[in-house]
Amino acid sequence: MAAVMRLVNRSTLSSVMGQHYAAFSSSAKLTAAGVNAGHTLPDKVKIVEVGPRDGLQNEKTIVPTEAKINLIDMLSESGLPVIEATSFVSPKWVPQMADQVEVMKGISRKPGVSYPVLTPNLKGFQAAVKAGAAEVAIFGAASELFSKKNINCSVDESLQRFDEVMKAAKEAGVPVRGYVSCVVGCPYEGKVAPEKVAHVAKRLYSMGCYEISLGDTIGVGTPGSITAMLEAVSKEVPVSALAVHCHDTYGQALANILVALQMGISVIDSSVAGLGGCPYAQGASGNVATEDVVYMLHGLGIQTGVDLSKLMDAGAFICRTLNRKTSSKVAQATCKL
Ligand SMILES: CC(C)(COP(=O)([O-])OP(=O)([O-])OC[C@H]1O[C@@H](n2cnc3c(N)ncnc32)[C@H](O)[C@@H]1OP(=O)([O-])[O-])[C@@H](O)C(=O)NCCC(=O)NCCSC(=O)C[C@@](C)(O)CC(=O)[O-]
Repeated sequence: MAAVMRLVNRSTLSSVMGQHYAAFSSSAKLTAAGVNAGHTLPDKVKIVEVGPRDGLQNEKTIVPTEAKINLIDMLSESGLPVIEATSFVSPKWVPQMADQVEVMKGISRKPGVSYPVLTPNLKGFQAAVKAGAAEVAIFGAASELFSKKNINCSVDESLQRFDEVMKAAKEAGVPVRGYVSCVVGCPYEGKVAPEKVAHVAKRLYSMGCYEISLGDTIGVGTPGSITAMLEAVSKEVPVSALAVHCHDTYGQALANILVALQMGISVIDSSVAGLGGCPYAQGASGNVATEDVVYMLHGLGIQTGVDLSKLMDAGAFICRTLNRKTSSKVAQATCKL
């Protein structure tokens, strides 16, 4: 497996990322239908904070468990309604998440806050429930090669595995969120057709996922390509059950989120301090920073329930721990570093 992962070396990756620039900057123009989709902006948005999981999973140096717990507790205090805490994946694949049980046991769960975890298969689901997870997420992809590199199976095989997880989750009364990765582009296959995304999203929704998070894993989307993708997906899954998960590699994330809001989506994934990246999508930068999303939403008069100052304290804490500058423009501007 390590050999498969090594297939895409650094130089290939940088050339692939270069091609993305050419391929994706010329994507479809924003259509009038997309901008004026007949929706007004939502009054309220649910932010799904993915920093402790998506943000940290790619860190090379193992982050102390105590720091992860402290980060999650600080995020809970900021008023975020959902904090993705960790993942129950193989420690051989993602060593940074190997302390998932300790993290789940160590956090102070705030009433009203949900702490979902990633579960790629039944083994992960069972371990998650044993560790006290009350909500899980399954994660598929719209691209065959990404699926293979990320979870070592084809898209169809992954859906079979997820079916098993869904059955067990239904029996246990555990709600399941579904992710679709590479909704615009794939680091190995290039552009991804909106219809492929719609197909996987529909399958996850039909299985019983209560929400489908659409991941621009390598952050190549623009308002044009995101609109085209959302138009296709929303024919198969109600907009009220959709979320967007935008990485900010090309600096398009906030614009893409705005387009999603205009199309009626009111669930946004983001990562404190803009941490993150997928270990199987190297070269891609972190998620859009939660601080920047909150700032934009509040500026639009949209409620989030998040205290921006407390959120920035959490961002400053994790940046100090990682000895890293924040990627949040808002934190940089307000010197909460
Ligand atoms: C899915 C597997 C496990 C398949 O990995 P595999 O090697 O095909 O699994 P297997 O069933 O053949 O088992 C091999 C070994 O893994 C163990 N194993 C099997 N399952 C588990 C489990 N759940 N937890 C712990 N251990 C597990 C199993 O017990 C066995 O152990 P061994 O006998 O060798 O000691 C592997 O590929 C994996 O862990 N992948 C990690 C994927 C990952 O975490 N990627 C990052 C998250 S996705 C993402 O970031 C994108 C997202 C969601 O943010 C959205 C976006 O931005 O697009």
